[in-house]
Parts: sequence; C-alpha cells; structure tokens
Amino acid sequence: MNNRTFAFIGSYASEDGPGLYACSYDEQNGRLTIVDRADGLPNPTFLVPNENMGTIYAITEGADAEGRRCGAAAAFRFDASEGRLRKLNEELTTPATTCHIELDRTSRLAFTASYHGGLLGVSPILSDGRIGPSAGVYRHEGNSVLPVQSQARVHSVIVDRQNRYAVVSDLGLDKVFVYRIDSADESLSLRSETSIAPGSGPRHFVFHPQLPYGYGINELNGTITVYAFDADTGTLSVAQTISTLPDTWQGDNVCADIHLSPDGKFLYGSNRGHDSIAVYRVDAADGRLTLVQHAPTLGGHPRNFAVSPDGRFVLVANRDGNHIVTFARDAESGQLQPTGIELEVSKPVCVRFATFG
Ligand SMILES: O=C1O[C@H](COP(=O)(O)O)[C@@H](O)[C@H](O)[C@H]1O
Repeated sequence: MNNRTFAFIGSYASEDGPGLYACSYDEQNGRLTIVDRADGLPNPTFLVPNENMGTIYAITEGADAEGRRCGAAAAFRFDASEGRLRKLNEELTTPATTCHIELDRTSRLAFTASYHGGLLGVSPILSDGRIGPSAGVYRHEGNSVLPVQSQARVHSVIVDRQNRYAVVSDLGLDKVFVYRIDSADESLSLRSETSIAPGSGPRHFVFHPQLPYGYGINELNGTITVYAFDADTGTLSVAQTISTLPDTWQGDNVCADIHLSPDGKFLYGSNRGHDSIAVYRVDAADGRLTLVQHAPTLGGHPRNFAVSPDGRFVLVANRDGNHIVTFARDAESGQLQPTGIELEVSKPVCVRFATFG
C-alpha cells in the first residue's frame, strides 16, 4: 500500500461540538481537507499521532470520581483507507489539566505535561492502542520571578533521538529538566536540571536531527535558547540565547511553538502577539542561530505549527484567526511565503502530520 500523509488538528472546543479533526493533505500544494472529526472532547488542545499503530492520542479535560477537573487523554484508531477516526478509550493522566502529550519513540509510553498542576504524567500505551491507567505522576516544586511563575508549570515533554531521555520544560521554574526513561519500568528518574534567565518561561523544545544540540523556546521573554546536549550524561548547557522579535517591537508577545526543518538547516519559532514565525539558519558547526525572517502568520495567536515531512510547507494553527494557514518553505533560504491556502477551523491550537502505510 502507498504511504499517505494526513494532518490532525486539536482545538479549544466544548464537549457538545467537534474538537479533533483528521485531514487529508495534498503534498503538491499543502492543502488540508477535513475528512473526519471527533465530538465530545472537552478542549483537545494537543495531540500526538502514533504512525506505528495507526492511532492518535489527544489530551482532554476529564473529571475524577469527585468531579474535579483532571488531565485525561483520549485514544483513537485512524483508518487511513477510509479516513475515519474511531474512539478507543479515554483515561485520566494527571490530577490537573494538561497542555502537551508526547510518545516515547517505541510508542509504549505517553508523557503528559500539566501546566496547571506543575505535573508530569506517564501512561502506558496498551498493545491494542488504548491508553492505559497512569503509571506515575511526577511533581515539580518551586517558583520564579513573574506572577505567572508563582508555581511550577510543566509545559512540554520531548524525547531524545535515542529514546533515553525526556526533556521537560517548566515555564514556572525557568528550568529545563532531563529525565532518564526506563521503558520496562514505565518510570522516569531525574538526571539534570538547567536554569535559564529568570522570567524566560521555557515552553517547548526540539532536538536537532543530527547535531548534539537542542532548542528551547521561552514563552515569557521572547527568546530561544540553544543548548549543547551531552547524551552520555543527560545534561544540557546553554550555548546561545536569541530574541524571537524585531528590535523595534514594543507590544505584548508570548512565544509558543518551535520546530526544525527536516534537514536541520533552519529553525522556526512562533510569536503570539507579534503574530509571526521567526526563522533562523542553524550553523552546522556549532548549532548557533542567525535570524533570517519574521514571517507574519496572517492570523492571531499562532499557538502551534508543523513542518511537512518533505519540508516543503509549514502549516500554522492561528487560534484567534480560526484557521490553519499554509506557507511554502524555501529549502535554500528557509523563508516562508503565504500560499493563499487556508482551512477554517474553530480555535485551532495544534496541528501534527502523520504518514500511514
Ligand atoms: O490557562 C491556560 O493556559 C495553559 C497554557 O497555555 P499557553 O497557550 O499559554 O501556553 C493552557 O494549556 C490551558 O488550556 C489554559 O487553560
């Protein structure tokens, strides 16, 4: 069977309407077309596809036995030939609502980040694709200098290329933590923590596909931190910090998402407020960044975006624009250009590609 690439969209949504969308993807022009949607999910604001199992996992806002709002995750099977989503199950993940979900590289574990609880959750993926009952919840403690940093705010969990470490960005503590993954035991153990400038608000992180560097975007002070990553010890060291904003910008802004091009030559970070994608060239020798462009996102609050697997297009989820905007990406310069193609969706905040065989 030929491989086919799809995109999945998560959104802020109420339980009585659609919130998770499956879209076909036209590799020639970057156009998305909704093929199926799932209702009944309260705020499925982040999702992760599992290409190996043909499943999708979306965070939702669940409720425990006493009716308290909790982090939950819903599992879906996606039938690529029919373009249909079928719900498998839903499980609580953390005793506070979540903002991010990622899988380990063997698709056996799901990691969730709880912004409101300062928690990190580990849940098993069962052999039939369902998400299993929580295998553990890890709590961060502390605070930093800004009012929003009065407590830990775990914002994302990213797994390294060798599937040994989980990098956890804590916006509340101005720290990036590295945990060792024990897949057999379904557990995490802390290896290192790296502090960055007070008031930075580390939010999301990405590993370079070849070089020993990682890149973290800092929501609160509009910067990206370049880290050297030592995979033997599981430690990060700060190599560079660079602004995501033009020097002339004086308005409010909070950064959100960060991605590399598949060839690792360019890095992209989103600005909510300035409403742009900052584009950087990556130095192949030392991983450092040089600004290339600020590309307007053509809509407000670009909370998440995705680079297509072939690197030709970038899809931006503009929450306040209520649309996903398709940009063409120049492989030589890294620059983004609008294509004129958009998909209307209510409050989209996550877009992720998946290729199924
Ligand atoms: O208050 C909230 O904030 C968190 C974090 O969102 P961000 O867009 O500022 O990073 C969000 O996950 C949650 O849904 C919302 O209630």
